[in-house]
Amino acid sequence: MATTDVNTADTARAVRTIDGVVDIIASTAPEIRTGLPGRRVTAEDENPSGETQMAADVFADDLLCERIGALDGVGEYASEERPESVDVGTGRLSVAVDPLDGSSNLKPNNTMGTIFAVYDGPLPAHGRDLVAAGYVLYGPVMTMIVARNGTVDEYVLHDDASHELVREDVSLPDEGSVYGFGGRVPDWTDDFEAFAREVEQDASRKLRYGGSMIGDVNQILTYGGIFAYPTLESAPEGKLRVQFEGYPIGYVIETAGGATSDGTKSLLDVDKDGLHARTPMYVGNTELVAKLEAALD
Ligand SMILES: O=P(O)(O)OC[C@H]1O[C@](O)(COP(=O)(O)O)[C@@H](O)[C@@H]1O
Ligand SMILES: [Mg+2]
Ligand SMILES: [Mg+2]
Repeated sequence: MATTDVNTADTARAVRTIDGVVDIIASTAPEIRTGLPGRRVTAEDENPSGETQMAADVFADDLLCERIGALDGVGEYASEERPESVDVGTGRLSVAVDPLDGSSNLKPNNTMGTIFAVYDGPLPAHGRDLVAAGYVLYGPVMTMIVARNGTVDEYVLHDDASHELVREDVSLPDEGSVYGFGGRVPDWTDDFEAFAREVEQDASRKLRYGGSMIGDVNQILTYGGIFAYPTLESAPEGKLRVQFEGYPIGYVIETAGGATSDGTKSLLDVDKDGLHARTPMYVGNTELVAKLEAALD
């Protein structure tokens, strides 16, 4: 279980700020989506991870920085798209955002998301400092998952910027039926490949992989199973980033009763080695993540 929740964030101001962040994410998502059609092109710069930015990444980041930065109670804002965090106020909470997760899916018009993490403390923060986290999924329907106060809720987002609670206390189904593993197969380690082959052999499971972590993780939250973006031979830390992807998804999945790992321990216990540090990610049903850890041991 994630150990920190709003009850330990200790002030009414913090609770209001967390609610404010959730409201901003919900009300900005329709605008981000509306702004996508003209922004399926690359921007001029690379992001701090050395990846080509899409115009949409920059657009979504600017909108979120301006709005979240104006919220009372937020001290720092950071995103995957800017090298340093920005001091935006005097509050003790920090907000870290992956403005568009899976933006390489823009060209083929596949699914994408927006991830947010609210930490009680300065950035880079630790996974155990999280007080809320969640994501928007831009699918056929816009949905938002929010983990706070020890529970996970699902909302449908409407174009008029309102949001509607559609599922309370979301938890991973016991019998996981899907799996999705990222990275090039020849770049997987032998131990991970052996684990993947074992998962594939189970007739009750099928492959679901779209290449956007949020889309792939939301399938795990819906159907149960396991998602991995593993250690690669060419990249021992994998691809995904701790502050913007690993910690918040770890918080959501563990709050929903699942398990997460970097290969040896919970994603929430990974060291916070710099703002843009990466981590291998394995998330899903407890039994499958335990098998994975045993396989990599
Ligand atoms: O196609 P690749 O290079 O394996 O990467 C896929 C992974 O990269 C990501 O797109 C990285 O996130 P960003 O799009 O936010 O950079 C994940 O959503 C996805 O799991
Ligand atoms: Mg991402
Ligand atoms: Mg991104």
